[in-house]
Amino acid sequence: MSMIAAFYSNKSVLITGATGFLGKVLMEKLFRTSPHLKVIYILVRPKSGQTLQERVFQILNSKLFEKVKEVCPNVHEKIRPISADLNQRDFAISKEDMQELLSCTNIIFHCAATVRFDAHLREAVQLNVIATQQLLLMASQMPKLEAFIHISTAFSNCNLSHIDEVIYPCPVEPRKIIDSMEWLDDSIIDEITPKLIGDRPNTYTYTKALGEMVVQQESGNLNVAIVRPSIVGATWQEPFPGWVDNLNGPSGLIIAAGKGFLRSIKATPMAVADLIPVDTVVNLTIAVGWYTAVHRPKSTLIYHSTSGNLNPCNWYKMGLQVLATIEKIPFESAFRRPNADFTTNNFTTQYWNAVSHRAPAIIYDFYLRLTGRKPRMLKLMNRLLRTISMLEYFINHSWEWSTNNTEMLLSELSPEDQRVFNFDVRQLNWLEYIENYVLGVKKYLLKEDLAGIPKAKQHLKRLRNIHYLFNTALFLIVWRLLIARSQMARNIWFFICPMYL
Ligand SMILES: CCCCCCCCCCCCCCCC(=O)SCCNC(=O)CCNC(=O)[C@H](O)C(C)(C)COP(=O)(O)OP(=O)(O)OC[C@H]1O[C@@H](n2cnc3c(N)ncnc32)[C@H](O)[C@@H]1OP(=O)(O)O
Ligand SMILES: NC(=O)C1=CN([C@@H]2O[C@H](COP(=O)(O)OP(=O)(O)OC[C@H]3O[C@@H](n4cnc5c(N)ncnc54)[C@H](OP(=O)(O)O)[C@@H]3O)[C@@H](O)[C@H]2O)C=CC1
Repeated sequence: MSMIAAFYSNKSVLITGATGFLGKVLMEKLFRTSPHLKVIYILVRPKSGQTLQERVFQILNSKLFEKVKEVCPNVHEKIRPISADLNQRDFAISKEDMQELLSCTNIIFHCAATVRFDAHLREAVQLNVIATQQLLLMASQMPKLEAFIHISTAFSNCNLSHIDEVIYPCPVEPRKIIDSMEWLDDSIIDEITPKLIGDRPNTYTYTKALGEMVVQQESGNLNVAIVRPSIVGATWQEPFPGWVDNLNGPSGLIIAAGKGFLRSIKATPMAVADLIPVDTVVNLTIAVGWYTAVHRPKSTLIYHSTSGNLNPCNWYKMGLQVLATIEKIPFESAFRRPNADFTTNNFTTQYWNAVSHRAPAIIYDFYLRLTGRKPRMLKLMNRLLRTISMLEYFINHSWEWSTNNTEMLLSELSPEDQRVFNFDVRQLNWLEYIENYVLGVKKYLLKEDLAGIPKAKQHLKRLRNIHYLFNTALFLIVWRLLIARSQMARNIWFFICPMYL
């Protein structure tokens, strides 16, 4: 019997960010391994015209939750959505709900965050720092609370190249930042943002670092731990390989490459691609919850959920495998034949952006105009290039994360727990994982049927023929112009031609 699964039986768990990528997988695994869990409270806001109930219904009826229903048929009764907005004072939770949360919660997993790299500092501080502070305050009023697990990111200290499992202080105290957000207007915040974030690339990593400081400074007597995942990717094994449901991190770029939009990207091919499957992060997080509650470590332990130091893979190998898989299992209706390459300096990047990204988009828009349709490709391409520019920092640097606490925890688990809550990334076969990831992107993100593969291959053949035809026509036109205008070109032509006559 799994000790960890048994620990969660009869517990009341509170999850923030349960509607997000990581939160959903966390909820699924908790229910599947501990079907006798008492309740999971999830703090949810109404969104996109959907009520809380509709949002929960949609999650429970998704493919991700199919297996759970077999082991825990009454799962819908065990999820208790609480209407909450983490941007509001007291999270805008009703008095009755708050009372229930305060008196019943045993474990908190704080996953909610804004993960947007371009979030305004005010917005990022609000969610990644102030909401964390408020949740800690709530937690301090929970008599039954056994553990508070905060999800941060391995990139919160990406300004360093070697990162230990410790909290590194930011020059300005989080309290000062929080205070200043109350009276500074947006234009002044915009001005000071670059100075505050310093050598970090964005407000996301900066505010996640501030969030960690808040956890350290304001957790009082709580039993707290921090999990720091690197780039979270599709599931490795559970509940099935390759599940993914958002465009963050590599997923959006896999689509862009597979559909032939992304032809080149500035990357350091040999830099470590520190991806970590979402189910690995979740297994570690659940184990951390158990360990923190049962062993009550004296200080706040930080756990790196990274792959680089134990089982490294680089961007070159990853890119090749993405392309190899796309060739075997192509995506439907590609814009161009998938053939993404890495560039290593700004000049070649700009060149390929003009030649391989913008020029074909402009030509395609011209064709759309000619056929009476609205041009849209250049706009889409510019958006993609903006996204890539935001991700570039992470594919052009390498970091070394120490994983002593994570390895210590693994050694503390029983063999059964090591199996059920496997977070030993050394067992990951990258080529197999990437193949399943690409397949998962096709099935779960693009919702493409595998029966459409022959048609997709046919489409790629047609694109190849158009490509050859276009290149031949372009060559002939250029050559013809050269012959008309240059004596040297004419001489070369007459020199070559007799050989073939
Ligand atoms: C050969 C292959 C090699 C593979 C090579 C992998 C490289 C792998 C890099 C890893 C990168 C590390 C990541 C750090 C790991 C954390 O710790 S952070 C967690 C991850 N967070 C993120 O990835 C957030 C990144 N995204 C953002 O910040 C924002 O989406 C952006 C990039 C600023 C764009 O903002 P925006 O212009 O307001 O656009 P937004 O409304 O978000 O979306 C606009 C459109 O772009 C699309 N889009 C959004 N994100 C993406 C995306 N990532 N890609 C493509 N399209 C996207 C949306 O679907 C949307 O399309 P429509 O629905 O309009 O058709
Ligand atoms: N994805 C990644 O690559 C990595 C993620 N992380 C960390 O993991 C955690 C989870 O990330 P991930 O699941 O990918 O992110 P998602 O963007 O998928 O999920 C974010 C979650 O936070 C919720 N949320 C955001 N704002 C509010 C609000 N005002 N009130 C209530 N809920 C809110 C979202 O709810 P809603 O559905 O309503 O928007 C959603 O459930 C984060 O802390 C992130 O920093 C760390 C490293 C890498």
